[in-house]
Amino acid sequence: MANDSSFLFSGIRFNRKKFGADIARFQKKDNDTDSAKIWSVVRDGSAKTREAVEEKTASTKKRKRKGNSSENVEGFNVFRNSASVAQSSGEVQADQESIELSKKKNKKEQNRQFERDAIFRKQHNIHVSGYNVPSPLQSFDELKSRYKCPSYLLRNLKELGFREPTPIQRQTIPVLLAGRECFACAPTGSGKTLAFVCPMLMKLKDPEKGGIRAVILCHTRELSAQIFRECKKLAKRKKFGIKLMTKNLLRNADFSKFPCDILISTPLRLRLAIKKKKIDLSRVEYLVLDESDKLFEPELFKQIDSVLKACSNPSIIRSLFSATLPDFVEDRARELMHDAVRVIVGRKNMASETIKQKLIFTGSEEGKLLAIRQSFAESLNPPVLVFLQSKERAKELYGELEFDNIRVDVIHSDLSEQERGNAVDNFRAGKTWVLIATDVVARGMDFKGVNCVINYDFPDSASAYVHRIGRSGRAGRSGEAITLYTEEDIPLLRNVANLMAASGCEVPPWLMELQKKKWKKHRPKRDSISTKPDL
Ligand SMILES: Nc1ncnc2c1ncn2[C@@H]1O[C@H](COP(=O)(O)OP(=O)(O)OP(=O)(O)O)[C@@H](O)[C@H]1O
Repeated sequence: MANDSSFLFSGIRFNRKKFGADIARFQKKDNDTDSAKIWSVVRDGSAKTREAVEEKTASTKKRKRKGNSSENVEGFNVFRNSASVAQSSGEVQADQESIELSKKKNKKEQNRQFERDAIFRKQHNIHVSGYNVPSPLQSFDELKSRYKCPSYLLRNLKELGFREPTPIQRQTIPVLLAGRECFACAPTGSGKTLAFVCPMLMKLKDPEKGGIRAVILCHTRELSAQIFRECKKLAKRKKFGIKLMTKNLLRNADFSKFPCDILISTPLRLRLAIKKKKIDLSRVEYLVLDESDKLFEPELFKQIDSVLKACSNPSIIRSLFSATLPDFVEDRARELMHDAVRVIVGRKNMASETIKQKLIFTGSEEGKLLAIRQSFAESLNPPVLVFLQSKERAKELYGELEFDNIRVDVIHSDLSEQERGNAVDNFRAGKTWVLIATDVVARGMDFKGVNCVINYDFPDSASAYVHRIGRSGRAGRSGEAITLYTEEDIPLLRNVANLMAASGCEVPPWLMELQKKKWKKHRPKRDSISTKPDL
């Protein structure tokens, strides 16, 4: 053993002269059970020891190759090492026991946390599915204690008056901060924008000049402009490069030249930038599809597809948000995402419970015009949003109401970008009391305090109904929705009645006895609204 160049002890220098007596004392111990202990411990295969042994071997071989002159001193080392090995075998034993113990303790604590989470989610009507879903947020303060949220963001949340996270924020913020992909469905007006912007800012940490790191897609310019504004508000005091893909930016910008951390765009404009090779999305770490079910509709999905391909970063985190999440979108999300977490607040595709909903039969198109004039005369409670099924009809109704001494305006896709922006701004500012609109502003648009939404024309789908009326009753405020209908719409009445009943509205029993009909795109040809004689 004395000359044994065992790898356990190699490379240790020992002054034999100075410690000769000690060596002699320990020498005879060599042959006792210590060495057997060593080998038994190694043989026992405690991974830790074996790993250390292999490491030692490797480093010894390396040193040997380098002709290391150090002498191995077994006696002293055997004692020290045998003691340390004996110790490590005892340690290993203790380690294993303590590992088992801590595992049991952890398991118990995990189960307790799991139960707490389940109770909390039930209280907030949060339903999750997916592997290992992070605990929901108890408060915004937890952003600091649990995630070290930067102070600028906490200060901005306070200044914006956000006291408590909404249910969707409570769950999706921890999911996204954990680097998980997710698809989320929560009622209209429940704070989904903050739910994806807040974790995005936290994960991006600081502004960088290395290219676009986050992309937020939504289906209309108005909504992308709104999200751009929300991002800027939340990122105040931090100089992130936050860009809105405007026509001008698309035409003239050289994205390689200016700092852009977060890009907000419609799919069409972003796809054009990709096609022109003006933009590099290979570094994008976060991709958000807002109003995702709209983006997955056939006419938009081609554009989305090219964006998804361009965002080639393998560690990208994608998330989908909407108040309606049809099964086909869920299926596609599951194909697209990896190990995604599904978060549903309330029930999928439900109208907001804060909105009082009414159905009014007007008999004919003339009846509709009479009904809306009467409602305005009796109880105009601005701001009011009026939805019609086409831009032609929106223009006709505007032509009828513009001289009715109410501040009315109209918005549709025939207007220029400037005119559409002005219409939205004037409505937001209260200069316009009644905004007549097509579905261009039916989704996502956050007009503070819209008291009433009037479906002048029957919505063409269940999701259109949910999103249109969801322009009112936002952020916990109450709202009202009136849906006018004529003979052509009667086959679909039951569908609306179901949505009304599901969101807690009083529905006359006769309505619930009507036949339910599959709701395809419902845009029947309707008589003209205009009462002006054809000139
Ligand atoms: N934690 C919060 N506390 C109070 N208000 C909030 C909170 N989070 C967001 N809000 C406000 O709620 C309103 C609705 O938010 P947001 O537009 O994000 O809703 P949404 O869920 O995206 O709605 P939609 O489905 O119609 O797009 C906004 O005015 C926003 O400022």
